[in-house]
Parts: sequence; structure tokens; C-alpha cells
Amino acid sequence: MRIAVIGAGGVGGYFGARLAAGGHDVTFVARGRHLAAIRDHGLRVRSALGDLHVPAASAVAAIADVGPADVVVVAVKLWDTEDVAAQLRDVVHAGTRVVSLQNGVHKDGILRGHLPPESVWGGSCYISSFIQEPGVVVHNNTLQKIVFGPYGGDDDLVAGFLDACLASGIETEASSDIERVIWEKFVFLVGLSATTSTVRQPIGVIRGHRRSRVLLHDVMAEAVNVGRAAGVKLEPDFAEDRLAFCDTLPPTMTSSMHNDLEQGNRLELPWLSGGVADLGHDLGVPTPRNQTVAGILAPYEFGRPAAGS
Ligand SMILES: NC(=O)C1=CN([C@@H]2O[C@H](COP(=O)(O)OP(=O)(O)OC[C@H]3O[C@@H](n4cnc5c(N)ncnc54)[C@H](OP(=O)(O)O)[C@@H]3O)[C@@H](O)[C@H]2O)C=CC1
Ligand SMILES: CC(C)(CO)C(=O)C(=O)O
Repeated sequence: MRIAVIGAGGVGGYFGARLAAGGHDVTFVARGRHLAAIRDHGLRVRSALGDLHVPAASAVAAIADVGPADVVVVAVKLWDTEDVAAQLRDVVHAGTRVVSLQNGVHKDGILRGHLPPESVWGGSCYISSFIQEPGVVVHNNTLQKIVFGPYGGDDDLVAGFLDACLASGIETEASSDIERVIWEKFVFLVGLSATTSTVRQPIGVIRGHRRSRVLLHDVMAEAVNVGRAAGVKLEPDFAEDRLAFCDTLPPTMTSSMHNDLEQGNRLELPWLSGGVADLGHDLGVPTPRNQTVAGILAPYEFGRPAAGS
């Protein structure tokens, strides 16, 4: 299968490298020092499930340099989605499918705004991975899962990508209710990212203290209320379900937003707690806790603020 990966970072680098190791023809679009390092030494992935090395020739600098692809995997940070979506217009043909593994509930609407809607599958992933240094992606533990599926109706092309992922050793599911799947992850991620980032501690600390545990629950409950008001079929008690799920996680687990905060990187805050607050505002659903989280973290949205700025 011919696969193009837009963004060779934690997510795209990891899953793309697994697919390449599985024998698929994978082209990575990368940029900056990461691209330069990949061109010098290839893309190296350090993973608890076995290290991987992708040859330098697999990387290109521009989306326009991607040849015909069966599946395009979008794995850039959320602020780059609009730009990538516009550039993908020339790459997506009748038999091409685009699947975003990004977080949040806004990304597919952006892609569908630029591309034929039927070409965009919904997608979600569970993994903890990051660019350790240019050319090197680290996959922290053994979790690595993709769920994807078409929006409405069947699509004969789903089976090919499902088989490609499974045969490459990626835990993968095809879903006939992908919107709900994406929202279910969103609810959990909003809770995890809001609490780990504001408290600056991993999930074990958050769930272990009565008040921060209540905050975790309430932040997720607001996301559930917003999703239900938007027509997503989330169970009314889904926040309780996710709180129980949080109790099963390793105590050291944290969110990519908390990691980005600690590194002084830009945050996806406007699409996580900020996104819940904005959607809640539009739908008339109160979201006081997510608004508070978005306010506390706002000064860090574009990286660590300079002292006194
Ligand atoms: N990392 C994780 O553990 C998880 C992340 N996610 C989600 O996946 C998405 C991607 O996250 P992650 O992999 O961590 O992000 P990274 O920052 O690690 O990787 C994104 C890469 O894409 C590059 N990029 C952006 N735009 C372009 C472009 N137009 N052309 C070429 N390269 C481009 C970035 O370059 P530059 O640095 O120059 O901007 C960067 O190297 C996010 O939405 C995130 O929330 C989901 C699950 C887990
Ligand atoms: C919760 C996790 C690690 C699961 O993939 C995630 O998506 C994130 O923190 O961005």
C-alpha cells in the first residue's frame, strides 16, 4: 500500500515507521531540522516494541512532492491542520483516503472543508511518543492503537488500510461509529490534559487527591454535556466510565499537553479545554471548569511566557 504521512513527529513518525517496516511504501513529509536529520541518517524510532529505522529517501520536504497515495495520514499539531488540508487538495484523488490521527473533535471538519468529504475517514490514536531530537522519535511504552472509519456508510477501502496496519503490528480497529470514538477519546483527553497540565503532575497524583479527582471528573462531564448537546451519542454517565478508566492507567502517565507545557512548547489548548469552552458557549452548555483551565493555561499557549511579559 502507498501511504503518505504528513508530519513525521511522535505520532506520524511512529506509525509511519511501523507501516514501512511492515513492507508498505511510506513517504514522510517533514520539515526543518527534523527533515535535515532524516535526510542525513534516516528516521530512527526507539520503541519498547522494537526499534525501527526508515531510510532517508522516504522523506520529502513538501506535500506537493508526495506521489500517488492510497492513504494519507495526517499527524501534525492541530494549528497546522488548515494549512495541510489546503495543500492536500492536489494529492487526494478518487481512490485516496485521508485519515487524521490528531487529537480533538475539530480536525476532520477542517479536512472535510478542503477535501471531498467522502475522502476523509475519522481517526484517533492512543500512544505516547515524541521527537526526542531531530531525526529521532521515542515511543514511551507499549501502547500503540489506531481506530478509524468512514463518516457514514461503508467504504470498501477500509479493509486494505486495516489489514496493512494489523499486518504491521499496530493494534487497529475499524469503527462504524467513528464520530463517537473520537469524542470518547476527546472526553478522556480533555480531563487528562486539563488536570495534568494545571497541576503539573501525572495521573497518579491527580486521581489520588479528593479535590483534583473531582476536578478530573467534572472537566470530563462538561465535555460529555457539550458532546451530547452537539448530537453525539455519548452515554450520560460517560465521565464516570472514564474516571474508572483513569484508575487503570499507570500512575506516571501524563498528557502530551503536559509534556509540551514542561518543554515550553506551544499547546493545543484552544482545541482541548478551550475547545470545550467555545463549543459550550455556542451550544449554550455551561463549562466553567474548562473555561477556568483554559484561562489558567492561556499565557502558555504559545510557549513559556517571558518573565514580566
Ligand atoms: N505525541 C503523542 O503522544 C500523541 C499525539 N497525538 C496528537 O497527534 C497530533 C500530532 O502530535 P505529535 O506527533 O506529538 O506532534 P509532533 O510535533 O511530534 O509532530 C508533528 C510534526 O509535523 C511537522 N509538520 C507540521 N506541519 C508540517 C508541514 N506542513 N510539512 C511537514 N511537516 C510538518 C512538525 O514540524 P515543526 O516542529 O516544524 O512544526 C513536527 O515535526 C496532535 O494533534 C497530537 O495531539 C495523539 C495521541 C498521542
Ligand atoms: C492520552 C494520550 C497520551 C493517549 O494517546 C494522548 O493522546 C495525549 O496525551 O495527547
